[in-house]
Amino acid sequence: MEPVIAIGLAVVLWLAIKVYNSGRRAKHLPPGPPTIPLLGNLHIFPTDRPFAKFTEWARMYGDIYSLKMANSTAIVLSSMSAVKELMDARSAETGDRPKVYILDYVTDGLHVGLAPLGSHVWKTARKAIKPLLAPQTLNAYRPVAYAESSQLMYDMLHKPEGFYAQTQRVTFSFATSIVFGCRCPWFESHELTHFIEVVRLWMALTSTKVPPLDLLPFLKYVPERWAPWKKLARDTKALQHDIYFTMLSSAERRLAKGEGNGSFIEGILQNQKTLEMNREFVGHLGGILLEGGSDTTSTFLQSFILALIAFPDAQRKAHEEIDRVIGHDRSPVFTDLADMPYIQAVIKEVHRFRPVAPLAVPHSTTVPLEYRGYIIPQGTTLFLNLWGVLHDPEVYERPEEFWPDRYVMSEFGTKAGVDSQDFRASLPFGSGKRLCPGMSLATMSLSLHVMNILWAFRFSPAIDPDTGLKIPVDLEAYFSGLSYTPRPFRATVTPRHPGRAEIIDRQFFASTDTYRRYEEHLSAADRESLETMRAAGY
Ligand code: HEM
Repeated sequence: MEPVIAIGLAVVLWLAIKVYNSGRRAKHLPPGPPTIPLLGNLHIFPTDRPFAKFTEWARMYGDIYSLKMANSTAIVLSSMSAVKELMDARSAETGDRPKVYILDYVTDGLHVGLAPLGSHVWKTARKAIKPLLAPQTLNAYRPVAYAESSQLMYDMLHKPEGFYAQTQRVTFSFATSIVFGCRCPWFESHELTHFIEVVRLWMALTSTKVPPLDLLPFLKYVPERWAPWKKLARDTKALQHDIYFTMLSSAERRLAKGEGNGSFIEGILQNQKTLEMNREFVGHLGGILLEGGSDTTSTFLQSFILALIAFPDAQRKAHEEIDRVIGHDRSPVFTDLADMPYIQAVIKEVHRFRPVAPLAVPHSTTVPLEYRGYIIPQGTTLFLNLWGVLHDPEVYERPEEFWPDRYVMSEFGTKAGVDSQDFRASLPFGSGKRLCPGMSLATMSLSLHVMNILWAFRFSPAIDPDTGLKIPVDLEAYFSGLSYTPRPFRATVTPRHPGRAEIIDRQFFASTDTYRRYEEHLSAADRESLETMRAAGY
């Protein structure tokens, strides 16, 4: 036989085997939903609230099951023992990320959260972020959290109808202050409105608006007129660049003038050579910390308020505790949390009831793995089904109910008789080497906001102006992407005590010096109007 024909036949045979195997679940994989040729389970892969379907499948196929996505494989883990054994203990083998071409394009491959485990980008960024976790750094950021939380209470007191946007402002402003040294006094500021647009665009980029480029790479070469996602990606990149690099320039300007305000990025700029980071990398790192730190924490606060409205008994108990420990004469401070077990339980219960990232962020395997007799191939996507773990009726009493008492009765909120030795409080922040580096920072600022909000306000359903009837909140009205965020909702926000309102006003004005420290980047006109507003109150 001619060599050319032999090679041709071999190629055809190879292709035939590949097509035949595509979508088939190999024998050594964990079980899972029935597959169809070529696609495997791709046709039934849930795009809306995927965690709900993943949890339903976990009840059918067990705490470890597999999904076939054409040629590739995904594994879903839905128990603490599987998470501990595979994702925590064997993190060097399970801590990689699946490649997402479109997101790498948008971030120029400089995103620590997407970078391969052990890569230069990942190692350098994690090393640079490390000081953000140190207790002394957290202490240095406490005055900023205190001042921003004071504005949150002030805004809610004077414009209660804007509470949803105020949670976005406070978390964004805290993040921009400590990361770039630039705060955001208004929701309407172009930085915040652009950032909200970036979050929306990111959701679109990870939705079905973008074809599966990683499964079908030839689609990357489709001309732009037939591929609107290319413009979407370019717009996202430009908008992100505009926000992050404008703030970076202002940090550089402050440093050059010798007027640094102690922001995280200033520290990086001063150590840029040692850290081997170019300007592009520094700007992206700052941006990633805003992305990781602000939408997640505002999502948490919105779910918290939603739960208070839907479960008034929990709100009443939290109010009772805060009144007993704090009273009318002062607002809460960071150290008060240690004396309030019920409020601590409320925080844990929000993380359980509505985890910010119900599937965490997908991992992938660096090598083939053997686990419980299965063989998991290299490059398999691993989903940590947080929702499934935290809503398991075998583990939690009435898991669909917001019931903080469960965490007062047992450390991990589990039912009597459940062996909780594999549980850990950090679960909502992911696992292993990829565990969220912002966990302590987020916990610090969120605890203060939660205490302040409970101390100052009561939340109840909004009243329909036409009928005078209460509008019940919808606990399922969420945006579903990587994070699970309540859609804007209405509520009645009532100050709890006139004396507390006075303290809120005083505390807001007393924080003016802290605010000014982070307002250098504002235009002279903006600074002037802020001063006028502060003088008059707003
Ligand atoms: C309620 C607040 C937060 C929650 C629930 C949360 C949750 C998570 C989760 C689930 C992951 C993925 C972990 C994994 O892959 O196993 C993650 C990663 C990450 N988070 Fe957070 N996060 C929060 C706040 C923050 C804050 C405040 C920052 C920074 C200021 C931050 C920065 C990051 C970064 C950079 C990563 C990527 C880490 C890596 O891939 O190595 N997060 N977070």
